Amino acid sequence: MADEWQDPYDFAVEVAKIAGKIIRRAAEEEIKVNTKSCTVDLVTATDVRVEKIIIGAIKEKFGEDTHCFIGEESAAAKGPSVLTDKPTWIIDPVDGTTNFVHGFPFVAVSIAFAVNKELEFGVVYSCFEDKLYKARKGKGAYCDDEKIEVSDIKDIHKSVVISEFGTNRNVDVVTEICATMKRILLIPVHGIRGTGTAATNMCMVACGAVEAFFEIGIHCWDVAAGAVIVQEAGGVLLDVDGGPFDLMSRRMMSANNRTIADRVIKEIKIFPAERDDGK
Ligand SMILES: O=P(O)(O)O[C@H]1[C@H](O)[C@@H](O)[C@H](O)[C@@H](O)[C@@H]1O
Ligand SMILES: [Mg+2]
Repeated sequence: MADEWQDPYDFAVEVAKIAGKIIRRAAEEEIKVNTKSCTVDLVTATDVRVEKIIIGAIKEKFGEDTHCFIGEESAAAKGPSVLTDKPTWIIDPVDGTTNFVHGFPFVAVSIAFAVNKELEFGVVYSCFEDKLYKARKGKGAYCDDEKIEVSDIKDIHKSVVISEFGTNRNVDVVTEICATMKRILLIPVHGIRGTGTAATNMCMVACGAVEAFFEIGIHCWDVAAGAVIVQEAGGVLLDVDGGPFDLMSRRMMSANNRTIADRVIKEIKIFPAERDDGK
């Protein structure tokens, strides 16, 4: 049987690189910043423009009506992001918008593709580093065409863990996040890091630079592409309570193996986050 999704996969790689080039160029010009859910949840004209370009290119290539889209910048206008069985592109045009605004050089284009509610592939282009991460279900994960694998560390004391503070400034939430970070530091782990983009953080797990990355409050477009990349690199993808990963839950734990994941999970205090699909 012909490989039905190879063409969309190749196209996603092509489009992510084009989008990254546009982002790099936009970073040299004046950046127009707006806010979304709160004063620290930033969006720029580039986020909106790049999403339109990506979706426009996919529609032109594959037809207007055959594919569905969940895109960060068009999501609010559409209401809850419901994943159906139809081929669906899940897009974060600029993951790491705060980084982009401040010139902190970790910004990624994240493009994932799901069919029958299952992720088929993910592409993450870290555009200032010029590194392209990609994975197709069952076919391994790659960075710039080189196969990548998670680290084989099982001893938590020899691990590096990534987490992020996110954009929620509710005092109780911030207190819980800080307390969780403190508990993880005191395990002790070698260190806690964060690139400011969930997509890139997941690629750091996938290529063995860190052992785990977890976050509560991320959205499906932040982690959909990274989810395929981590799993295809041999890692595990879970809910922050250790249960099965749910793309719409806004909770995600990715790790090199179950031992590391379970140890980090022990220290996570979970706080509520409204689901992406409104359920
Ligand atoms: O830059 P974004 O596309 O908005 O995604 C960010 C998110 O805003 C921030 O809250 C998270 O901590 C990051 O991990 C996301 O990638
Ligand atoms: Mg994002």
